[in-house]
Amino acid sequence: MRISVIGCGYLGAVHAAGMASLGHDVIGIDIDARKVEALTRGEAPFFEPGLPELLREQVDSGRLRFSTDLELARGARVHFLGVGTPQQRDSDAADLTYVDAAIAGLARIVGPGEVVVGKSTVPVGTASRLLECILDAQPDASLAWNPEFLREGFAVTDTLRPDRLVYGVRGGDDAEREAGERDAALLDEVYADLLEADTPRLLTDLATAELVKVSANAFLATKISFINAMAEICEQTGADVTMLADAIGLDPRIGRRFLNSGLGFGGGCLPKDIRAFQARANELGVGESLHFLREVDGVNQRRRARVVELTRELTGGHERLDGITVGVLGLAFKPNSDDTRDSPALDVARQLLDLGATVRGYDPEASANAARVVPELALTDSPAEALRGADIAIVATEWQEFRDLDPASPELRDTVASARIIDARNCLDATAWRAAGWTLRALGRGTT
Ligand SMILES: NC(=O)C1=CN([C@@H]2O[C@H](COP(=O)(O)OP(=O)(O)OC[C@H]3O[C@@H](n4cnc5c(N)ncnc54)[C@H](O)[C@@H]3O)[C@@H](O)[C@H]2O)C=CC1
Ligand SMILES: O=C(O)[C@H]1O[C@H](OP(=O)(O)OP(=O)(O)OC[C@H]2O[C@@H](n3ccc(=O)[nH]c3=O)[C@H](O)[C@@H]2O)[C@H](O)[C@@H](O)[C@@H]1O
Repeated sequence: MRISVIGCGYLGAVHAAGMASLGHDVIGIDIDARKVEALTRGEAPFFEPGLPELLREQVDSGRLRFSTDLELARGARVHFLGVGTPQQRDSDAADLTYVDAAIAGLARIVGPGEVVVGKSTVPVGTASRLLECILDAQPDASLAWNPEFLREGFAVTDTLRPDRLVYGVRGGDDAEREAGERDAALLDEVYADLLEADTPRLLTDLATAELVKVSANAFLATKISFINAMAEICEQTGADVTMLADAIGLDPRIGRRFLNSGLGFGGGCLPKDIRAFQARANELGVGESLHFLREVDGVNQRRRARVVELTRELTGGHERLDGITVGVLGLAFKPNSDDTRDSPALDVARQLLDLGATVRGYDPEASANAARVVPELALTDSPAEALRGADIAIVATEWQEFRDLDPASPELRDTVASARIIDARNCLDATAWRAAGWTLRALGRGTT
């Protein structure tokens, strides 16, 4: 089937390559010429395990092309929409400028029988508004919402082996229901291989599909902030939040996944999605239902502040950090990604710089993005270099490379000014580090 994917960022580029690997003839459209050039060469414009191989294979097969020219999407039976929906600059609400511009473009080219399928994360009610725009331009076209649940770092697997497929389709009177059924049947053709592999498929109305996405992210964010709130209590009582998570996680109703306490959540999705969800609930007059998400956000922000406070505490307890050198290990918002959007690690680095510290950072993949966001950061090429002369080290993103560090190696132990480390992701073997002579503090694990 001919498919277009509008917006080829973290979501769209992987989706386009994934759809080509299912045998479809795919054109990916993006307004960013540099991204399109890289993708056309079969190169991933960002770090995502498995994507370069998939892209090259699919571009070479001739089934996958990229362009900045939306005209090339003309005639595709399905137009996936994957443009960004960032937080607005001056409010918590989602910025729908890119979505609206993409829909205006699609309205010009969409033909009869073609379906626009939204994948971007949008406030509930957006899809039905966009459906009107498409129908005004082409009454025989349609629109469905098929939210995306992929995780960065696992995006290829999540695209080709998703937990579930959710189709939000038109409903209401008979004609609308028939249109919705036709759209669902078309999506079944797109995803035939995944359905054959028994991927659960849920058919909903448009609003429910939009809400499934934002409520899933709100739940995940809440789970993380719950365990981080427990970490705050553990810090005051000498209890150990990791053991606590292991113990409560064995209850299958709770589950251990997403109970890793530490520096909290960041990235291009969870933080902005919970804020946009609250903003939308306020608009709908049901703001109180989501007031708890303010607390979820608050706990999350406090974890970052706590790491800054601990840094001050361990380096002499002064208000400012002038003359102090901090080595920050990890700058991406999570491991296996180069994404620094709302990265807790970078936020901590920025706060330390604001207090006068010299900050030396290292990340296996995110240095280029980090340099764009926080140019004052001194970037290094290895953990040992980041720690050279440091008064304190902070593990801010739990890359495997940091878990594997040998705390006794002279390269680390003998080049720091002071052997102090904050494990802000609870990922190090505290016993081994302490045995090697380090003062180690881990978030939520008492003060030992
Ligand atoms: N990154 C992720 O893991 C996931 C993201 N999402 C959602 O997917 C959407 C996209 O997110 P990302 O891919 O992370 O954002 P991104 O910023 O990486 O990619 C968006 C892309 O859209 C392009 N674009 C903007 N306007 C355009 C237009 N009119 N025509 C063509 N291209 C245009 C931009 O140049 C950019 O390359 C957001 O709504 C996000 O919440 C959903 C699930 C997972
Ligand atoms: O809507 C989206 O874009 C995506 O957002 C998240 O995916 P992602 O942002 O890629 O990363 P996660 O693995 O969810 O991690 C998010 C943040 O939470 C933090 N986290 C995660 C898990 C945990 O136990 N503790 C914790 O602090 C991570 O370090 C990271 O900063 C969701 O997991 C995806 O299902 C969703 O599709």
